[in-house]
Order: sequence, then structure tokens, then C-alpha cells
Amino acid sequence: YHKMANTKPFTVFVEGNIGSGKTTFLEHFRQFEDITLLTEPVEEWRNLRGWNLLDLMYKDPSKWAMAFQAYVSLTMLDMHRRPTTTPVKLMERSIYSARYCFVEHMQRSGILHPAQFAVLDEWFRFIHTEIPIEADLIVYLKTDPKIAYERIKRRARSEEQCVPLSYLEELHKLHEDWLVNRTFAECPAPVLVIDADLDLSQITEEYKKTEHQILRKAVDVVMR
Ligand SMILES: Cc1cc2cn([C@H]3C[C@H](O)[C@@H](CO)O3)c(=O)nc2[nH]1
Repeated sequence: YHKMANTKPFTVFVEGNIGSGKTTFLEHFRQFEDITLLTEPVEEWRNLRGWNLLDLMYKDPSKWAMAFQAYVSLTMLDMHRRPTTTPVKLMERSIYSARYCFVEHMQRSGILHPAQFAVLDEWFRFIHTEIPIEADLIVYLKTDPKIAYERIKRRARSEEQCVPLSYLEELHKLHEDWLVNRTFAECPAPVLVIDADLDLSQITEEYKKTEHQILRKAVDVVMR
């Protein structure tokens, strides 16, 4: 590809539950030099001026969910706006899953006070209407919550060890309503559903299917 300076890259959001294999999926595309990978800035959430907001949030959600989700949204917005010179940009999650999955769950479960939810929702609406955030494709890594739960246990990220299966089931339903059932909120792009229950060996075939679709679409964009 020729390096694109000023036109928008073909932008893909990789969405899915905790433990659905997003990082593994994104790493598969590191082999392609013409794709910019933007993985979730978890390390920024774990160390904001020395504060581990992720840990604080999991330890005392009612007290810290607001600050945590406000900072997550800021870091996601920063990633959305990051200039890209490659023809394709893959992002792990988006401000949409922030609002439609995580913040939505925290509001429905009462973790967020209605006034806190209103503030986060106003920020989302302002960003959504005032700042052009393009997406050309959403890849949804669909997992059975039980499989996601087992992976979280195996991955053993310290802050997540207290995450109950029920939380994953609720997050799964929110992802399904948003991306598959389309009963909850608008989808910013067409959705490609990947069966992410497959284990690592089988799933590479599944990825190749998306690789073809993503790169073919990217070629269309670049050659336009
Ligand atoms: C956009 C967005 C990502 C995201 C991740 N998380 C949590 C889930 C995982 O435990 C960890 C890394 O994804 O952060 C969250 O609580 N709220 C979020 N909002």
C-alpha cells in the first residue's frame, strides 16, 4: 500500500466480553505491517499518577466506577482520535462498548448513582455528536460466558479474580443486545460475528476468515 497521510484508515473495533480473546485476536494481526493495532490501555487504567483505578473499581465499585469509567472513556477517545498512517486501524473496544456495555451495566445494577450515570451519558452524547468517530467494521468475538470465565481464571489478572460469572453473563447479554439482537442501541458499523469459543488452535482458521474480509475491505478503501 502507499502510505496514506490524510485520508481516514479502514477502522475496525474489536468487541467482546472480558476473556473473549480480543488481545489474542489483535496479536494475530501484528504480522501485517499495514495495520495499526490499538490495544486497550489497561496499563494506563492500572497506573494513573500512581493510582490503580482498575483495582480500586473492582474493590469498591460504588465508590470508583464513576472515576474509572470517566478515565476509560478519555483513554478510548484518545485512541479514536490518534492519527494513523496505515490503511487499516484495529482498535480494542470503543467508546460505544464503554457506554452500551460497561456503563449500561453499572447503571442497571445500581453501581452508578443515576446522577453519575447522567454525567457519563452526557459526556458520551457530546462526544458522539461533536467528534467524528468513524468505524467501518465491528468484529464481535462472541463467547459463552462460562468459557470467558474459565479463561479469566487461567489468565489470572489479579484485579479480575473476584469477577463473578454473573457479571460476565450480564455483559454478554448487553453485547448480544447491542451487536446481534440490535434491541438496545445503534451499531456504528456492520458487525462480523466470530465464534470465539474455539480454542487457540482451531481459532486461527476463524481469524483467517476475518483477515480476508478485513484486508479485502481495506484494499477497497485504499484503492478508492
Ligand atoms: C471501553 C471499556 C473497556 C473496559 C474494560 N473494563 C474492565 C474489564 C476488564 O476487567 C478490564 C480490561 O478490559 O477492564 C471495564 O470495567 N470497563 C470498560 N470500558
